[in-house]
Amino acid sequence: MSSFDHTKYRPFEPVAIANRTWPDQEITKAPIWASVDLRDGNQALVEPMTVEQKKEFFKLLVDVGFKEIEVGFPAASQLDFDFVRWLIEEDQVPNDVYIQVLTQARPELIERTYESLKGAKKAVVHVYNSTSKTQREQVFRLGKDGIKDIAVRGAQCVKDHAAKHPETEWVFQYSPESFTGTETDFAVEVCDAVIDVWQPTPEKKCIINLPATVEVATPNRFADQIEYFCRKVKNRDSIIISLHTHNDRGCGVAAAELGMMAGADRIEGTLLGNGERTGNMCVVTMAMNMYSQGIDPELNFADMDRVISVVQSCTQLPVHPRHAYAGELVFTAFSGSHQDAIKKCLANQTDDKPWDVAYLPIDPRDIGRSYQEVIRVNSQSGKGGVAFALEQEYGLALPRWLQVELSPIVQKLSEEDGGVIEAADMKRLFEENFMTSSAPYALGNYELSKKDRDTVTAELSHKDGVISVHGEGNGALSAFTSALSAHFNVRVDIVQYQEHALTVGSDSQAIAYIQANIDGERYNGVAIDNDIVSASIQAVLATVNQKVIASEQANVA
Ligand SMILES: CC(=O)SCCNC(=O)CCNC(=O)[C@H](O)C(C)(C)COP(=O)(O)OP(=O)(O)OC[C@H]1O[C@@H](n2cnc3c(N)ncnc32)[C@H](O)[C@@H]1OP(=O)(O)O
Ligand SMILES: CC(C)C(=O)C(=O)O
Repeated sequence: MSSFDHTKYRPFEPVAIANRTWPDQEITKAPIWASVDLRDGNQALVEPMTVEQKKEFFKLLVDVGFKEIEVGFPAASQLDFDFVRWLIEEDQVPNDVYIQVLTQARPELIERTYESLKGAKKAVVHVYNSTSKTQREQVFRLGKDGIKDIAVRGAQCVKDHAAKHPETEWVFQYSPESFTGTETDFAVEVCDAVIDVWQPTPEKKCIINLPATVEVATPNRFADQIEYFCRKVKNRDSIIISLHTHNDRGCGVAAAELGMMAGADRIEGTLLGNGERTGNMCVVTMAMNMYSQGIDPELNFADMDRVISVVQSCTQLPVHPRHAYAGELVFTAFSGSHQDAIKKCLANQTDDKPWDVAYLPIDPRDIGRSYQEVIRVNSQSGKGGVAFALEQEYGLALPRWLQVELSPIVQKLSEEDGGVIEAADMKRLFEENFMTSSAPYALGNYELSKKDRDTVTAELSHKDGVISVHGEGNGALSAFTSALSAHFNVRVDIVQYQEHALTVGSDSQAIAYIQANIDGERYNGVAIDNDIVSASIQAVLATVNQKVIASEQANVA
């Protein structure tokens, strides 16, 4: 029995704002970032973090570059209290980092909060109460004045305790919790009242944090609320407007971005988006979005794998393989046309040019990923992907005509196996099909001489013994080709030829790729040798060997 019925819901009532300006704004610099991993992230976990996990997470946040870190709700749990004490007593907080703690606007909780902060060098005391209509009416059962009174008394209490500890550099933060569900004029009224208590100045600002505690509308509506609030709130030059968005509609990052365009200075969020319900907005995504636009995000995600590893081990939550920027598969292309485009663009990309690679919004190497994982080959892949993998892994720069020949062979295997084909398997198929210069005939000693024309005399060993072949031509390859033509009584024409030095493995080796037409059919041969002439003639021999095998099989049939 489903109760699925959209008529029981009401649409969001947007704030009436005239001449909004945020749609024309651009994000041009990083916000003040504040991590709430150790508080909002932590309060949403099945198993909240242990002190040891919080320590490891805190170190990561500092290393990434956060200067404001909400470390817990010390009045709520002994564990959070102890963690704050450890940070202070063990001098774990760098001089330029503010630790932030959250408390309800209740005197006994505020008092306990200050106890936890004794001796801190710098701290943000974050006090909140809900201002939304729903909570006013159903949770607090108070009118607007009663709610404003909780905020004002909380703000006063915060200020009074701070005055007793002038050795700490205090910053006050107030959140009208459930801001998105609050009439914006009322949110302004409550925040103005708090500002009246704190009396911030441009030199000593306070933080007003506007949370989308629950995301209830499209991000443009949130941006309207922020622009409206910024226009109306008093002493705008003395407050830092902070945003704290959640992801209930899947738009936490978008809301924060549009909110910044609408005037916000500071952004709260978590690494990889852990948090209540569908999570807080993901700082990694928002920072990397800036990075991909050429803006310094002032957070460093060069070691993304460490971020993932610490977040996963502390939260016990997996990171989705398609998570923006961080997921295991986000830089991987399986489909043929994407692989082809990526391979071509990467070949053009140099360090002195702006990044311009199809399907890759950022260079995976920037966050510690390699190009190896960019292209993975399965049954959806094409020749570009196979060629890319062989070049990346083994330095084999297959000519296009050979890519065309190898691709269906790999495709067949991936269809049979049903999954990803590793580079080692592609190399095996490549060797089995084209590097066929050792059987049934293998090159032994050979002698080249040049008079009017080039001549070659070569020994070919076979399971039944050694034979000698002799030929002439314009160049060693042509002479060897005519020697084989004469001996095997076939017509051999070289259709394609390419060679290059091998850059992976031994740097003194060369590889030759040959396509030959033998009695009207095309064969592809490849050989590697220290000497390029030797590699070339072995590549021709590889094609003739394939023809010999094909003829023997035809005779048997
Ligand atoms: C959106 C957010 O994420 S806000 C942060 C939420 N995080 C947490 O709550 C995690 C930590 N909290 C806790 O462990 C507990 O809530 C504690 C220990 C802080 C307090 O516990 P309790 O004293 O049992 O109170 P409880 O949290 O149930 O709060 C309910 C009471 O506080 C009042 N209250 C709730 N929030 C606030 C607030 N921000 N300011 C003032 N009063 C508040 C409620 O109206 C209610 O009052 P009532 O008892 O008179 O009906
Ligand atoms: C305390 C506030 C900022 C909060 O966590 C929320 O509203 O989500």
